[in-house]
Amino acid sequence: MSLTRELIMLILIFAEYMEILFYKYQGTGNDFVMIDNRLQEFDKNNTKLVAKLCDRRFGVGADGLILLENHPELDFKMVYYNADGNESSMCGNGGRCLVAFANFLGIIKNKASFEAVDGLHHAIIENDLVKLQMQDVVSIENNKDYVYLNTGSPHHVQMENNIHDLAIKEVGSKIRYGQPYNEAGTNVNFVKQLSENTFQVRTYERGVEDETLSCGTGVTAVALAMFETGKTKSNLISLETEGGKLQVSFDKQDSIYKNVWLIGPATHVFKGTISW
Ligand SMILES: N[C@@H](CCC[C@H](N)C(=O)O)C(=O)O
Repeated sequence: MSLTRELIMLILIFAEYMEILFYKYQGTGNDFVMIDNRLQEFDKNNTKLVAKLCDRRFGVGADGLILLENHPELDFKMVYYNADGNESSMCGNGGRCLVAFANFLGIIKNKASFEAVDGLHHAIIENDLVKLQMQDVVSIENNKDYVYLNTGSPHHVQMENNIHDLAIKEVGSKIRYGQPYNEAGTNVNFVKQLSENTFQVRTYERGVEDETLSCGTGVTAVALAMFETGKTKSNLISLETEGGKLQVSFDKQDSIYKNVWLIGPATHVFKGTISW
């Protein structure tokens, strides 16, 4: 066997056993595959690989996949993919889980500053909760039957008294693909008011194309929408999702929502390796 053929054989054998070390995290049931990509080893344009890792039967199973990468000035960078394998807009629960992951890796202690697709974020870990500062929200579209706003990701918010029995996947997908959102789509949140400052939320997520147990940018959108439409006077809102409880606090100054914080638990579930 020539040296070149031996080398090719070795590469093929090695390729058979390429392994990815991953960690699984969840924040109120919104679950993520986390990969430490500080050495830039992950194949970032491999949509099929990301989708397979997120597949609940053929892979690890998750609502999304997140890469933790180096940043020249900040603690780290967040790269977020939806379960369909495509890179997407901001993920609030994912951001909170990534802060917990960075703490586990020893990159940060109880404070973090990082870059995500929608810009700079600050975060604090306090009493087992991860508090993530979200972007200011300047524009809220208050329509007759729904509110539309972008909290890092686009969100349609509508009240629904029959929230328990609602077929979220069916009704949500019609709104997500319908007018005025079309192919680019939106996430869809159904909301029921439980008290002055407590709301139940169920979310259909774009890119998962199904209901998820919780959505961080979604509950943030709900909190701001409920204040904007006068359903609450409180600037500290409790959100009850299918996967647990979150809180959102904010200040409204001159019609701009500032100092917006998403607060909740973020938990390490397990770690493992995948061969491909
Ligand atoms: N689960 C997320 C939202 C993730 C992005 C969303 N699926 C989209 O594509 O807009 C969250 O916690 O915010």
